[in-house]
Amino acid sequence: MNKRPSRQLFEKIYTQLKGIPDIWVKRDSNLSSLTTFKIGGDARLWIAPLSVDALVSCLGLLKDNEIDFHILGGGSNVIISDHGVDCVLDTRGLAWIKSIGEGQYEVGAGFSLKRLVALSVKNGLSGCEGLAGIPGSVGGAIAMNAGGKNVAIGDLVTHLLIADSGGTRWIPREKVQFGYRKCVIEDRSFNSTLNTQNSKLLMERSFNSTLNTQNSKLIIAGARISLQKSRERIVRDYVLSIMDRRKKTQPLGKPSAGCIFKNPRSTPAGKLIEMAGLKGMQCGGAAVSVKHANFIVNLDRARAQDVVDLIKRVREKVFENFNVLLEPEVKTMGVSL
Ligand SMILES: NC(=O)C1=CN([C@@H]2O[C@H](COP(=O)(O)OP(=O)(O)OC[C@H]3O[C@@H](n4cnc5c(N)ncnc54)[C@H](OP(=O)(O)O)[C@@H]3O)[C@@H](O)[C@H]2O)C=CC1
Ligand SMILES: C=C(O[C@H]1[C@H](O)[C@@H](CO)O[C@H](OP(=O)(O)OP(=O)(O)OC[C@H]2O[C@@H](n3ccc(=O)[nH]c3=O)[C@H](O)[C@@H]2O)[C@@H]1NC(C)=O)C(=O)O
Repeated sequence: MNKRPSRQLFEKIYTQLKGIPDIWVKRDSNLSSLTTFKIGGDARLWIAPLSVDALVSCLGLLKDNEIDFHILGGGSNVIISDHGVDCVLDTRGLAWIKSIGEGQYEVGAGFSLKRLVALSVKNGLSGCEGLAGIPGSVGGAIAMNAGGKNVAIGDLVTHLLIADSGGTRWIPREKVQFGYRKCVIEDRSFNSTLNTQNSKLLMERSFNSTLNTQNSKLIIAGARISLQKSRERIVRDYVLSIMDRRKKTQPLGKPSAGCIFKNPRSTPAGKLIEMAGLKGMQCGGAAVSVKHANFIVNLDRARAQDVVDLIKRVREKVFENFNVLLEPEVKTMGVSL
């Protein structure tokens, strides 16, 4: 465990960051409103680069000063500690999109999935309808290959724009393996101290997987995606049907982080949790949704600790009942599950 950086060091970095063009930076900035759970304490340093150049400069500065940080996208899949965290790099300023051919777009990590789906409807482009209603950013979605029943965002990606303190580079799709809630990037140019083979960087969004640690943090800065020409009405109808199903089956009106657990191969997590009789179970202000058991909702000013306690209890109960250990899909900052 690293020593917490001193306030003086943070002041120094804050001043230096202020000197980099196209960066927003704040001290002691509350994070709860940046998450769909509406939970979380302050970031001692909140940094939002507005361009890829600014992102790289910022990563260099953080690396030189050995400051560890968390990456925040749309905040839709994260539990942030009630006590806050040291440093958050918010990617939502990287929200550009540009057309690079018919149905082909270059899109920044911070661009929201909602806007991507809206743009595909407007232009009669098919491919991302299944992402309708999924919150979060393109970068966050790619990092965990988010998706629904028939599509995951990895299916649309042709290239990834990767950034670290050394710069950026485009990685072709062939060098990226997407799986269920998983994105594995093969990047020979990245000088990872964590990887013994030095040829493969794992960005598996899996429980306990923290290969993205200090000084070797790899960030998805953007992507090129490919959609197919269709007709506006057809794309719109498909999007509406997906949204409709989501509204019927998911507690969208309440703050949450979507599904808490990945689906085990055997049986969907929601079904297991319901069969264990856990719908409605509460810890403090957090509750297992009665509408969809794989959602935990912030019922009444829940704290991160309430959610963590509830996750632990649900895992224990499901294990006791079915001998299945549920694996969290949700990510954490400053707390452990
Ligand atoms: N199917 C559904 O209905 C739902 C799906 N989700 C999916 O979860 C995804 C989470 O996205 P979002 O809200 O933007 O992410 P978050 O802000 O919730 O970040 C979650 C984690 O994703 C990683 N991450 C985010 N952005 C990047 C990036 N640019 N590069 C590398 N890693 C990144 C970080 O992991 P680390 O700390 O390990 O680096 C971070 O802790 C959403 O896009 C959404 O699709 C969420 C809710 C519901
Ligand atoms: C919400 C998320 O993604 C969702 C995504 O929105 C939907 C729709 O495509 O499909 C997945 O949910 P899911 O597997 O729970 O899908 P659902 O169709 O709602 O449920 C699967 C099965 O479980 C049953 N089910 C679900 C919830 C419940 O309380 N009880 C129950 O019995 C349903 O009846 C169904 O037979 C993704 N979840 C995971 C962990 O893969 C997320 O990642 O955060």
